[in-house]
Amino acid sequence: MDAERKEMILKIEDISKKFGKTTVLRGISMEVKKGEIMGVVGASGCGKSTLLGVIAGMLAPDGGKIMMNGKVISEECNVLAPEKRHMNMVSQNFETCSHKTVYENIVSGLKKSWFGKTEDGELVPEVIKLLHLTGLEKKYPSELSAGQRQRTVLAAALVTKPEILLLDEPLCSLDIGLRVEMRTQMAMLFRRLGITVFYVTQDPAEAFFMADRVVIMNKGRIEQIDTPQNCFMNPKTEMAAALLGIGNRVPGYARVDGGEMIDIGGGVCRTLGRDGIHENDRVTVRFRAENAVWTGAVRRENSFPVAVEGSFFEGDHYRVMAKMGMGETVSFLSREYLEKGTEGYISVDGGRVYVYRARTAA
Ligand SMILES: Nc1ncnc2c1ncn2[C@@H]1O[C@H](COP(=O)(O)OP(=O)(O)OP(=O)(O)O)[C@@H](O)[C@H]1O
Repeated sequence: MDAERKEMILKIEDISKKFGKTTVLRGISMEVKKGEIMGVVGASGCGKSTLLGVIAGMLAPDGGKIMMNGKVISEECNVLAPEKRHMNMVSQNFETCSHKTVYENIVSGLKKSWFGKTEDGELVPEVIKLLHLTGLEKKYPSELSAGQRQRTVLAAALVTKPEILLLDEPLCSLDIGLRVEMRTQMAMLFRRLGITVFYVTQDPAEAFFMADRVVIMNKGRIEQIDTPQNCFMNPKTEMAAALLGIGNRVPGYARVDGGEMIDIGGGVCRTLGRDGIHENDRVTVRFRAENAVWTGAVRRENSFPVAVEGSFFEGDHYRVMAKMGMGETVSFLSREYLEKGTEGYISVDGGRVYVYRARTAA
């Protein structure tokens, strides 16, 4: 999207948050443009929900400042109440009103006025259809599945057309078919309405799909904030790579300055290289299973010997676990089932191998 030309809606400066003695958010800063969809990913407990709570005004930060449309909404004790923020949040512990029907739950937020304005509910029929709630309008929450209740809350948040919508794993209770369909529909709706969205998900693929930019969080900090394409092609830190699911991890030594050639067990691995890596540095290379192919007895470019430990059916292919030269377990995809103990080569796409300086000294 042409976010470059859009105006800024949110500016977050150096936000920190503690619960008791535990620091949960550290130095969080970012600027978000109107209509941007921000995907937030990170391991469980890294502070994603806390960040959303702070943005929504449900939690007061311990330090830092938040500005929305150029006005301070959070600074020290000066925290604007959630209902005055023109935001809506659907948290993981979402709640429906048990004595109201699905329809009544959905329209209940419309009477809330954002800065004196009452929403007219023009989106209600569309959102009911989009979230597959047609036919359930007269039911009460106790008659619904968890996924249907979650969609009711999501619908109630959407119909008010908030300026900023904060969604904490909004599709987690849905089956895979509905999940894929709904994320497509929602991504289109957000863009059509120009709503700015923070979308927390455990699934990097979902963040890539939905978002204009992805915020990769680790232990309360932002590890990387970038477009899905840049996050995918160049995770800036080894932790970002790990959080994006780039699971194969092999230690080695840089052969050259820049790290384009790495000695790993069984051969020399070509990589994308990285600034700041010097010859003989201890490094770690990471690559996706999808970027390594089984070549059997044939040794190709960027090939390494492996011994198969097990093959697991995944539909179109098998995911094979194998040991590399120095005993590291790696995984790759193979069209054929490979017996435990089979020896051969995998060839790794050097344009998809990421190298990082090792975190500790040798
Ligand atoms: N109200 C609270 N009181 C005390 N500690 C809390 C509170 N809320 C969250 N925490 C702690 O803060 C840390 C971050 O929690 P948070 O829910 O923000 O993580 P998360 O990244 O959203 O995790 P998940 O993906 O599992 O939902 C966790 O260690 C959690 O136990």
